Amino acid sequence: MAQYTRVSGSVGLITLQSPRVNALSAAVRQGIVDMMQRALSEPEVKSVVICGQNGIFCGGADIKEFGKNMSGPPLIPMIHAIEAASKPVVAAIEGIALGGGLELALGCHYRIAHAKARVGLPEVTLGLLPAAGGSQRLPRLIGVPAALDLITTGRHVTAAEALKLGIVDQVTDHNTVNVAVKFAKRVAGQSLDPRRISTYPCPCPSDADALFEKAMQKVRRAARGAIAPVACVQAVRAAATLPYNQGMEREKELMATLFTSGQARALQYFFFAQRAVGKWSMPSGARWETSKPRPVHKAAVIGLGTMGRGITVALAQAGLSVVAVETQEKQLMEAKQAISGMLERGAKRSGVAPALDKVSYSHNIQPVADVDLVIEAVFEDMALKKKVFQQLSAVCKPGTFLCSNTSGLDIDHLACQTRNPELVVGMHFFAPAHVMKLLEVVYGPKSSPHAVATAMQLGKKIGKVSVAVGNCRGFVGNRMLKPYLEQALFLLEEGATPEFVDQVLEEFGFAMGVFRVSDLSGLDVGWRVRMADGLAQPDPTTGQPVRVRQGRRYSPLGDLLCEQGRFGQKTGRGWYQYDKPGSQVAKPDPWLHSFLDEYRTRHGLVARRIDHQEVLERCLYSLINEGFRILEDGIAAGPEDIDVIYVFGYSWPRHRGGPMFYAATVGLNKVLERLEHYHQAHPDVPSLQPCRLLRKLVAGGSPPIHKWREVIKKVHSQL
Ligand SMILES: CC(C)(COP(=O)(O)OP(=O)(O)OC[C@H]1O[C@@H](n2cnc3c(N)ncnc32)[C@H](O)[C@@H]1OP(=O)(O)O)[C@@H](O)C(=O)NCCC(=O)NCCSC(=O)/C=C/CCCCCCCCCCCCC(=O)O
Repeated sequence: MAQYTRVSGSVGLITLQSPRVNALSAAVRQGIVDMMQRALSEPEVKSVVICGQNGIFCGGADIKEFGKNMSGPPLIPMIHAIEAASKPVVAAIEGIALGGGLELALGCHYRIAHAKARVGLPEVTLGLLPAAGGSQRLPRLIGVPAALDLITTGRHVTAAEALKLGIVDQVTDHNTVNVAVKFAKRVAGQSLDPRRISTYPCPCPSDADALFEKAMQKVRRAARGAIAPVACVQAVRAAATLPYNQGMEREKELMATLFTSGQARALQYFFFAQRAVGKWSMPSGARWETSKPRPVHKAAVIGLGTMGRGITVALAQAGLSVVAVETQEKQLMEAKQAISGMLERGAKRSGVAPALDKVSYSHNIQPVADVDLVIEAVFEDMALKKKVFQQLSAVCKPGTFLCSNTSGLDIDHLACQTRNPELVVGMHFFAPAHVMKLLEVVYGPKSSPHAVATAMQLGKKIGKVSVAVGNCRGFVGNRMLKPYLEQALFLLEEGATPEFVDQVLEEFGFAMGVFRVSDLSGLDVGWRVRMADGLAQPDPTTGQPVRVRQGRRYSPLGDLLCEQGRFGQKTGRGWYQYDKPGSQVAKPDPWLHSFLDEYRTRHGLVARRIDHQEVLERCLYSLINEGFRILEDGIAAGPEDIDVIYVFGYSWPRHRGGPMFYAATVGLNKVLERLEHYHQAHPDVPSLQPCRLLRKLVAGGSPPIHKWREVIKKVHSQL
């Protein structure tokens, strides 16, 4: 909807009204068309201001309408009509002008923004391009290099930057609508020809070919197979090389391909998935709307290894006071230096003062007595963590939330060490903790909704995408990773090389294949866990073969590498070789190839040719199958939680929507059929056995992903 009022005698004020972000739904577009006609037909009205209700100009096209039959007036002719209007039209931008919202503003003759407003063309993040003229008008207004940057990254810019770039004409600290109305009165009657951006020539640098070639190379490298950034470059190129009308034709053509693409569907699903995870629920019925977070002003971090340092930085940068505790004096001094360095570098990047004074350091636990929340980040050792939780419970003031950064240990065991187990939750950060967006908030059987709400709220405050998950070994992310890693090792045993497996996964869109990631994070990490679990060595008393543990197939390849001191990048050798310890350039290692040959011979394995399809299916479908088990077990509330965890924590390609969305696109019946096929070939690998929920979904006709929660509910009610 759009409301029309006459203000200040001669200004027609059109207010977009569509909660929450005034998206350009059919009703809003109709409203704009009708109200513009009214403003143009009233002789007393000399100029027009367009604004949005509730301090938000416009969040762009209504994403919910995409993929449905679109009704109502189309956006492009509506914007053209505004630009062609005989009376000046001023956009009063408060809050945001994004996507179609900015394109609407670019169709206006003037743009006035509030100092706190942000503008941008984020269509690329939804698998689209700014196809309401944005790809043609923006380069004409601000030049090709700046437009390429904004359109291919989708980044939002502040009002100050928008003014500098020439996107807006004026920035104000005052009431933007009032300022725009005054401005509109002043410019009434002035010639509008110089204000119609579509008539501008596109300022094109002399080396345009080289510029576009470079831009194309850059987006292809970063896109990992995403098609929208490439189309964005092509559209801007059209603006630079074609007359406006032909450029618009090209924009439409490129958009037609993107609009119906699987990638656009995946990215739009992911947009809503990110919002869905904030609306968390627990199996007890506790929910985000009814669980009040408690304020956290002062926090403590216990243990200042890599994770503890990153967490301290993330908290301090968000303005919290932090007590950073490390009992080893030498470690404490090193950590202090490292944390200060990270804070200084971060502050330099964002142009603010470093939050050094927010952090106080201690080598004992006493100063945490008055904090509101503690995050324990000591070594991944249950006995040690239990001791820390006992101490914290004795020292902290009543009501302090006690959180663990464990990546997979039982939260309930820790909660049991404390006087108030309801105040204990997991806060599983991902390395580097001040950079990575994901936070798994893990509730145990005793965690209170307030504790979950507080951890979720704190996650939001420090800029994380927080997902509430249940308590089980590895939680969601690491639990699903286990079968994926396991399949990768089995593929090596059967004849693949690390390079081939990684190549297939990287072509799929992962930033790094499984073996390159293992080398980066350190092979010894998993080795220690397997040793603690008694898996790294076969049990001599059972007489089981070396490649079997607890009755299941097991690959000791990772353990054998660790026994040789090959821990990955840090030792210069792992699944790959590196020029020197710490180097990041992975090279195939002839030693490893011979080692694999000898290993296969020793175990009577005959290497066979493994193709692309088998690598993808075995690695991904086993991971997806575990995802279905997690849903079945109620550890994640819905597929969106898993997808958000995988995109933000494990570099799953966003344009594929996440593993559960990917399964839906491939077709659940196909995933089931291939798992059955592989399980038949490998009956000693339980992770390939299709789980009950997957079978149930397929039996129910493979409902669309937004209907899975209903099926899951039914499965739970039958238990
Ligand atoms: C920054 C935000 C705007 C706000 O953030 P925040 O304050 O944190 O709030 P949120 O929780 O994110 O959002 C609040 C609620 O609002 C919902 N929301 C937000 N934006 C939209 C939107 N654009 N549409 C619908 N709903 C929206 C959100 O889901 C929340 O809902 P709820 O409370 O959870 O229920 C932030 O929200 C944000 O970043 N939003 C997205 C901004 C964006 O990306 N905008 C661009 C949209 S795409 C666009 O504008 C495209 C324009 C060009 C269209 C051209 C049309 C031509 C069609 C031609 C087709 C040719 C095809 C031919 C094919 C064929 O041949 O058939």
